[in-house]
Amino acid sequence: MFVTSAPGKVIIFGEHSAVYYKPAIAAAASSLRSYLLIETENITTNVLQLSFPNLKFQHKWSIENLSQLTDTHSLQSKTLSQSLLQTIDTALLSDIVNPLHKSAAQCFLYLYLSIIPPMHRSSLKCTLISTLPVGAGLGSSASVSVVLSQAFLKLAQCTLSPTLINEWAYVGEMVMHGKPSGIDNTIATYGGALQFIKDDPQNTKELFPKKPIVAILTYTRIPRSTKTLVSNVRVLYESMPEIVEPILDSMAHVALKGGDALQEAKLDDVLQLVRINHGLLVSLGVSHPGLEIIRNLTTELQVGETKLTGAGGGGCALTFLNNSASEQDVAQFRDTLNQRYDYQTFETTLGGIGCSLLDLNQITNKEQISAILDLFNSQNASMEQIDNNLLPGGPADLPWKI
Ligand SMILES: Nc1ncnc2c1ncn2[C@@H]1O[C@H](COP(=O)(O)OP(=O)(O)OP(=O)(O)O)[C@@H](O)[C@H]1O
Ligand SMILES: C[C@@](O)(CCO)CC(=O)[O-]
Ligand SMILES: [Mg+2]
Repeated sequence: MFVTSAPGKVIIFGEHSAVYYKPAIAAAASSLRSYLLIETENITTNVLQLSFPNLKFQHKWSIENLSQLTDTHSLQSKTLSQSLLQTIDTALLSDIVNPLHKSAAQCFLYLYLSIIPPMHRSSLKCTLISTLPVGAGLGSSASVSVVLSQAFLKLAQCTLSPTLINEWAYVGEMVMHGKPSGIDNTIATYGGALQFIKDDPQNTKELFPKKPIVAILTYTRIPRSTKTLVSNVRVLYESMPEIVEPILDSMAHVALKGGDALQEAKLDDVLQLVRINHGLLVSLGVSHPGLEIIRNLTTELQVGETKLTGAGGGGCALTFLNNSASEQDVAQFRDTLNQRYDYQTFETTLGGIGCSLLDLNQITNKEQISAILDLFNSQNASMEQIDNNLLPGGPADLPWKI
C-alpha cells in the first residue's frame, strides 16, 4: 500500500498567454493537494477499482476485459492517441454521463492502459482524495494527473524521476484539456516557483523569492471549464491576431518583470503588475462578474490588488496585500467575501513541496495507518483532518519521499 501526492498551483502571471509560448510565473499551492491511495491486497480479485469521493464517483472494470481491449501498451508513446481515447470512450465509459466523472475516468484509464503493461496489471484499488477545489483554476486536473502517473509508473516498476512523471502527467492533462501549456503539471510535479515557457525546458527556471509569497486565494464556486475558456481565447486570437498578439506580448513582459519583482521582493511592482495582468485577461474575455466582485472589493477596501488565476470564467482569484492593509481590513475583506457572496477564502504561502510518495508499509504506528485509511474510506473527510494526518511536512511528520 502506498500513497502519492501532488500540489495544486497558482499562476501568478501569464495564464492563457502561456499557451502561446509566452513566459509565465507560477508556484505550487503546496498545502492544497491531491492524495491517491493504491491498494493491491485484500481487495476484489482481477478488478480495477476507482473511487473518487470528491466527485461522488466509483467504478470497476474487469482486468481481463481491459487487457483484451488493448493487448499492447504504449509506454514509449507520450503523445495523445486519439484511437486509444476513442476505444476508452466507447468500450469502457459509455454508461457515464456526468462530464466531471467522464473526464476523470478518461484520464485515469488512459494513463493506466498506457503506463502499466499487461504483465503488471493485477487487482488494484485506487482512491483519490483532494483538498483542492475541483475545476477552480488551482490545477486540480494536473495534480490528479501527477498522482496517477507517479503511482502507475511505480506499479509498472519504472525508475521514478520527476521528468518521467511530468511527461506522463502532461499526457493526462492533454486527455482533459486538449493542448495545454504544461505549466500546471510541471508545478504539480516539481513544486516551488517557476518561470515557465511551453516546450522550452532551457528557459524554464526555478525562482527563489527573497521573501515567502503570501497571498489570499478566493474561490467563487462558479463552475467553468478550462478547455472551453482556452478554446474561446483561440477563436479570438484567430479572428483578430493583430490585436490579440500584442496583448499576449504585453502579458509576456508582465510575467518577466513580475518574476523579477517577486525574486527581489519589490511589492509595489508586483501589485502594479497584478492589476495590469488582470486587465489584459479581461480584454481576452476570460473574467466573470463574480471575479470582478473580488477585484472591486480589493480596490474599495484598498487592501492590495487582485487578478483572476488559472483559466478564469469563475474559479479563483489571487490577491496580494499591500503593506498598509491592516488585520481588520483583511478580516473585513475575507468576511465580506465569505458571508455576503458565499465565496471561500484561503491564506496561502506559495511554493513548497511538489509530488511525493509515502510507503505505508514503512509506518510502524498502526493507529497512524488506520487514521490515514479512514480518510480515504470516509466520503467527507475535512480539509483539517486530511492536513493533520497526511500533509507532507505537516503535523503527522510522515516519511514522505520527495
Ligand atoms: N478530487 C478529484 N477527484 C477526481 N477528479 C478530479 C478531482 N479534482 C479534479 N479532477 C478532475 O479534473 C477536472 C477539472 O479540471 P479543470 O482543468 O477543468 O480544472 P482545474 O484543473 O481545477 O483548473 P485549471 O486547469 O484552470 O487550473 C475534473 O473534471 C476532474 O476530471
Ligand atoms: C489557462 C491556462 O494558461 C492555465 C490553466 O491553469 C491554460 C494552460 O496554460 O494550459
Ligand atoms: Mg486543469
